Parts: sequence; C-alpha cells; structure tokens
Amino acid sequence: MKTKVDFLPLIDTVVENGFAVCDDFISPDYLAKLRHLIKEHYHEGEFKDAEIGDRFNQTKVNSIRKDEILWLSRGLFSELVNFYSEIDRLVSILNRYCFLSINDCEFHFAVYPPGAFYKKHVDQFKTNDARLLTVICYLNEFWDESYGGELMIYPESGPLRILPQPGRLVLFKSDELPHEVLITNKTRLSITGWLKHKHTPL
Ligand SMILES: O=C(O)CCC(=O)C(=O)O
Ligand SMILES: [Fe+2]
Repeated sequence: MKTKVDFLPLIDTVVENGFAVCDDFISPDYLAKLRHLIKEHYHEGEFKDAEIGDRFNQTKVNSIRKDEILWLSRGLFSELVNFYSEIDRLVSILNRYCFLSINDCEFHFAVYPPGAFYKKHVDQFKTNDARLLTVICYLNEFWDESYGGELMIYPESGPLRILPQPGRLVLFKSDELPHEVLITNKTRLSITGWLKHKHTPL
C-alpha cells in the first residue's frame, strides 16, 4: 500500500451517489501478500460457511449466500497492519468531513468458491443500525468478465456491474444500497467489512 489513495473525492462520491469504486487501493506487492494470507488460512480449513442475520440470530441459508468467511480482528495477522491503518485513515476523514461518529469496524475474509453467490440484500440489519458503510476490497490476482462473480449494485440511477478486479475498493452506504454477488465460475477472494457506530452508554 505504497501510494496512498486520496479519500476525499471518494467520500464525495459516496455522499452524492451512495457508492464509490476506487482502483489500486492496494499495491500489487501488498495484494500478493494478502492473497497468500487468505489462501493459506482457507486451505488450512479455518473458514466457515457464511450465515445471514446479526450476531445473535445467525442462520445458514445456502440458497441466499454460499461464500465462506473468516472473521478478522486487529491483532490476528501482522500482515493486516497496513490495511487497518488505511481503514483508520479513512475513518478519521469520514468522521471529520461528514460529521459521522464511526467508532468501530468489523472485517472478514471471504472466499466464493466456483458456483458461489450472494443474493440481493442490504447490509444493515433490521435489528441493529450500527453498520454505516460497507468496505469491500478484492484480493484476486486477475479477473476476466467470463469468470462471472460480479458485484451488482442497484442505486436509484440504475443497476451497475462491478468486476472484482485486483486491489479494487468499493464503498457504499450499508443501509441504503441493495446489492448481490452473481454466481462466480472461479474462486473469488475479498476482504469485506463494515464501519460502524457503536452506541456507548454515557
Ligand atoms: O463481495 C462482494 O462483492 C459483496 C459481498 C457482500 O455483499 C457482503 O458480504 O455483504
Ligand atoms: Fe453485502
């Protein structure tokens, strides 16, 4: 992650359109490191079938999503230090310029094996409005249109198809933007997370 992304224009785009796409968020070298990390832990069998619902009400519904995930935490892998420091930089700019009060985040690695998908949904739970912004970063080495696995987003201006290109970052408002992952023909790798507002008692 050598060249730092200018987050301000991206944030402006999210404010205006509800979503933004940024290429080259992650440099090729760092991307290779993260890809190695996700593959290593996937092959060691540490990933679980993803579920739907919030933490207190999880159900496995593989007609809705078929990805496999590994929840991350800050201290878990030293390779993620640079990633988290860029997320912290994004959060401090968001809080300063958009008067948000993001004070928490959660991320997971996601692997979509061939045949996997995630049906159309919105990321914010009915029972919990903590998730403010969704952040997705694709860790694939290469992606061709013929592989499928596109992220389809459904803003008011009309549907858009986003390919999971290496190092690409997608940001959107978690409570507003319906989206889905179309069936992939190749293994599809990503790190996905949510910037959250955790209510703290006074
Ligand atoms: O990987 C993607 O492109 C989207 C994943 C997603 O929608 C989710 O995990 O909630
Ligand atoms: Fe989602």
